[in-house]
Amino acid sequence: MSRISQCFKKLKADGQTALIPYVTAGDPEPWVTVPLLHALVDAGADIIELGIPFSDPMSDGPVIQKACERALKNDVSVKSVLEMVKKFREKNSETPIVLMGYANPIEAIGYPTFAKLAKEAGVDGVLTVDVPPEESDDFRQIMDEHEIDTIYLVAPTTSNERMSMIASYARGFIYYVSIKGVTGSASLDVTEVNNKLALLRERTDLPLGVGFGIRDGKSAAAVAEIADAVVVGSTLVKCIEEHAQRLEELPAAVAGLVAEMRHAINARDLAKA
Ligand SMILES: O=P(O)(O)OC[C@@H](O)[C@@H](O)c1c[nH]c2ccccc12
Repeated sequence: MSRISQCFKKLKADGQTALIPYVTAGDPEPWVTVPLLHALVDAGADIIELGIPFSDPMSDGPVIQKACERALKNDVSVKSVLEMVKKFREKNSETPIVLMGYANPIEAIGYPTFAKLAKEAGVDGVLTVDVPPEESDDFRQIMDEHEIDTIYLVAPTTSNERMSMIASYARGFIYYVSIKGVTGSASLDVTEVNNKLALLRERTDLPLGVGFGIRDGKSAAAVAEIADAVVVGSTLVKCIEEHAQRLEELPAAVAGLVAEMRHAINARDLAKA
């Protein structure tokens, strides 16, 4: 069983919802990322979504676009991201890491080489934003061979047929994008999200994560009520941006936000139990 599946299994047994923070690797400085990841785990992150910086991140809003720019200025590449994961694994062999990225830099290395290096580094899952599911056979097969979970996105606009296809391809968990638009957008509508999750649940036993538009304890708790995992990105990346000139304070500041959401989610999980 993959580290991601194990993680969800344990959380389910404990009646807990997963908290998945997103940060862009190498933002604002490459050396900050590994200490930051450890701080996120200490603050209550269950899985980490680590972004591979990309020059044209079309699913991302301005906050994460700027994070990509900061990281790319430091020449952060796929290989340097994998080095960061390897370094993180020296002190943490438990917390699953999902690499989030656009296809281009991964294709440039080649899927088989990427999969091999990613597995060696200790990566557990990969989410490629712009590989359409119907064109992902090669990618998925290679990742399967290396026991890396392929995470797929489902959006409000995804048809029922496509949802069924994605459900059959997905590994680890399915990521439901709560709103149309880019990362860091307005708040989500919990009822609407819940309706879509119900349709997905008819098609899969995999855990369902929800991201886009979760920004504080309150919204995190509301999503914890209906989903198996809560994904938070732009709010944390904004905090990283604000601490770009105060790097010593950065990990604790971002971890503070994660801890606040953790508390809110835990309170909700207890109330649900
Ligand atoms: O930023 P938000 O609104 O909190 O949403 C999470 C999101 O940032 C993260 O999961 C993510 C970052 N880039 C992406 C691109 C596509 C899908 C998801 C993502």
